[in-house]
Amino acid sequence: MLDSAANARLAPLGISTAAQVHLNLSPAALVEEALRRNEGTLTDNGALMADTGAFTGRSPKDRFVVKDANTADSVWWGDINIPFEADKFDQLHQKMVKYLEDKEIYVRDAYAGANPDYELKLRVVNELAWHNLFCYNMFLRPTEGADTSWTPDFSIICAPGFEADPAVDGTRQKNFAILNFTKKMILIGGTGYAGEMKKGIFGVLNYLLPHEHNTLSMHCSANVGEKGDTAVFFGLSGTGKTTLSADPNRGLIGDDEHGWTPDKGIFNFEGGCYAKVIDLSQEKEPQIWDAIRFGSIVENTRFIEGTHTVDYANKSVTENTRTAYPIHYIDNAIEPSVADAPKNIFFLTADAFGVLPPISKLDKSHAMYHFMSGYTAKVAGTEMGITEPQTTFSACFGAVFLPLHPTKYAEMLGQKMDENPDVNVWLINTGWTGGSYGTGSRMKLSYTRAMITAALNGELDEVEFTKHPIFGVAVPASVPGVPTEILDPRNTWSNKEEYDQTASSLAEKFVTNFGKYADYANEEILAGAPKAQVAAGA
Ligand SMILES: Nc1ncnc2c1ncn2[C@@H]1O[C@H](COP(=O)(O)OP(=O)(O)O)[C@@H](O)[C@H]1O
Ligand SMILES: C=C(OP(=O)(O)O)C(=O)O
Ligand SMILES: [Mn+2]
Repeated sequence: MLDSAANARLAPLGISTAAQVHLNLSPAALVEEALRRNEGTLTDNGALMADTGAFTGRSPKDRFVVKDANTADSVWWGDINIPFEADKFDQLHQKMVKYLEDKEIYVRDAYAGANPDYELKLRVVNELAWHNLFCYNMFLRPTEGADTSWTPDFSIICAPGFEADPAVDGTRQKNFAILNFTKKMILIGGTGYAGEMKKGIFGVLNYLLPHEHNTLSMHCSANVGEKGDTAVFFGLSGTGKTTLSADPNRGLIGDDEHGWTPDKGIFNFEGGCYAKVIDLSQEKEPQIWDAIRFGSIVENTRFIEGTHTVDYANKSVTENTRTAYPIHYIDNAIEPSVADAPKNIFFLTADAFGVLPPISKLDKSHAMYHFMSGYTAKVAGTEMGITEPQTTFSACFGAVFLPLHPTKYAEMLGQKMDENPDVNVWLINTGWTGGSYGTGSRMKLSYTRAMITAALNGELDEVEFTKHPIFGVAVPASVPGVPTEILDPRNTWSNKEEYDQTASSLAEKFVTNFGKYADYANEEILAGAPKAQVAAGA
């Protein structure tokens, strides 16, 4: 039998029995629980180290959205939002409840959305104590003593040890993450990757905010300068959102998910950061380094042999090693995490072809074109022996998280740009220079930081710009603190012809990809397209 506090929270989720319910435990209590249950180990900096199991990243092919009367016409169905039957959802839900019946469970009241007008009240049910700590860190924490016995706007049940039977449950394989907008519930099973929970709620807000609140949701990080000037950094995974938003000279608003309201500026959805720690160094990323301490989690890392010191260079589990910490573990984080409408918008791309300039300025056409394109390149793990970069076009720099058609978000961004005509839009290549992946090298983080700082401080206002011959974006002639010769990517290639060919072939990929939006594209957006044919025929 559950006590009344637990029962009030769990009965609406169909849960009436559990071995024990741990409700809203403190971080220290959750760390103790995780250690007691052998879910993890303590590192010598005080963080809890845990493994996510077979899944060390999200599994987009196993992410479903329940298709019913509520969503049939509003959600954009296709290879991203994979439809799931409502009956099958209910069946899985019941099975999960049954699975949890004899388990200790960790329940948490939290919320998402740092602007009270857009707050989403959450309830999370976890099989794992460390997952519940992840939710404490990553979602917003109710104020001390607040009554959180609310009816949630959305709930998550996350049971990594529960596996679906694809033959009867309607899943693709044993793991799944399913969003149900009618039941207001997310079910996650068969995977221990904690990011599924935060990205699940991101998916929910990506539906509700544009659809019901005329608010643009964005896969971006954000920070703000002393003068209140906000910057947002859009980018797919690994392009630098988290790293570049942690800037000792600017207040951190958030590292991954934000909303832009019709009148009140931007707000973070989350209460924490989820930073990659592969090859993390104190010298290059001091703020993230210092955030790894008691209360933080490190995922899928290993110790230096014979010590409890994390070996950030160790990729034996995955390249996607992570840390999750509450946002105030970053010194100059701003709470509540809200700020004015952005003055500068950065699109981050990790271009493995070494073609795009490390910094360029976009007019509205180029901005809309690049936003719809969402180009980056994923580089496969070197241990697989793959040397070819994998080109990715992910609309709005986050297509996998968007329940609505990408044009909905793009239209809203276009409207915001019209309403804020002074906003600057920059394209930053945090990827390769001096040749493609394999021949060139990754852009130095210190240079990328210097370029962003210069853009933010207005130091590029008086600089001369030239148009990139193929992409048409405006490339500055100089940037303080950055060697001039790297600003034009062609300079950095020893073989210029090869650069031109690679650039043309990337331009063609852009054009081919944009074919998807033929119905939507208008003259203004197409003016931002690269000159693929011209270059190819030259
Ligand atoms: N020039 C660069 N700009 C940004 N990040 C870089 C750069 N060079 C290397 N990196 C590394 O790339 C990774 C970027 O990851 P992260 O900031 O977590 O991306 P995101 O938050 O967009 O998923 C970090 O591990 C960072 O150290
Ligand atoms: C948590 C994630 O976000 P990002 O890599 O963009 O930080 C993810 O994509 O799993
Ligand atoms: Mn990130």
